[in-house]
Amino acid sequence: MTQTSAPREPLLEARGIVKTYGHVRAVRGADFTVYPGEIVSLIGDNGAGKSTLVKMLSGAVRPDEGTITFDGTPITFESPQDARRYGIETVYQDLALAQDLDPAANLYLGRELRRGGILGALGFLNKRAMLDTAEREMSDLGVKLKDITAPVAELSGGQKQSVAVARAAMWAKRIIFMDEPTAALGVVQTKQVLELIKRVSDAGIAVVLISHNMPQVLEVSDRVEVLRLGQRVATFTASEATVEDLVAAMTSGEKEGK
Ligand SMILES: Nc1ncnc2c1ncn2[C@@H]1O[C@H](COP(=O)(O)OP(=O)(O)OP(=O)(O)O)[C@@H](O)[C@H]1O
Repeated sequence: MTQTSAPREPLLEARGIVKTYGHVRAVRGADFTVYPGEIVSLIGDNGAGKSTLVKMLSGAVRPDEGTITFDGTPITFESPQDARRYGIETVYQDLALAQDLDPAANLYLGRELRRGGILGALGFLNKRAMLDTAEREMSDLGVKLKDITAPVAELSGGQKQSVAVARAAMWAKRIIFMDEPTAALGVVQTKQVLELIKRVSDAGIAVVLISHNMPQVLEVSDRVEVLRLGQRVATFTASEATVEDLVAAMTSGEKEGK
């Protein structure tokens, strides 16, 4: 495989990952590499195994075979919560937002701040502190919402996506995985979410994107990794690749990147 990156140590490295569902070989010995702070896109045709691979790298699914190293140490993620302890967050396609709750409550979903003292013991939530931090977090990321206290159900698709990304950014220390973050969005909303992703990366957090939008992949990524039939078949430095290069690797399974 062609060398596409400076000689730095990977943050996360997967080798020979296998996942079989019954007779379906979803992932067949895939490799994958993430370097610190980079934006890397994972591309491949429908059914290439992208979502399954990301689920294994973020703790949602256990691989049948293969090794994952994080900061050079072999690890096994037992669950998404386990991966979170390593600073890894995931934005799934369904976003996993609580529609009845406002953005601040969603940012803290499952990790609510409770008041100290007797009120804390009684389980009262510290709503003021959550709202303040959520507002600061979203403003740092450039997420603009007219009413931060309105239920998420009332937001547009792009705003919902931004809340889901902001939540991941608030908790992620090292990597955010995003499964098709702009698939359902219009042009303006897509631009906003891509800007948000760049800000997250500027803050030193690596971002892994699954995307089918090749021009977008080249625009936003530092590197691109190509999966075909459950295996990595190429890697590219985004600034040196064309849409044609990516499509050729996805469809012909050429072993070499550019
Ligand atoms: N839970 C499951 N049970 C059975 N088969 C599965 C399961 N998850 C994935 N698969 C199969 O594994 C293969 C890879 O699926 P996966 O969703 O990882 O591909 P993908 O590259 O993300 O595809 P797409 O671009 O269409 O989302 C497919 O054949 C899919 O049907």
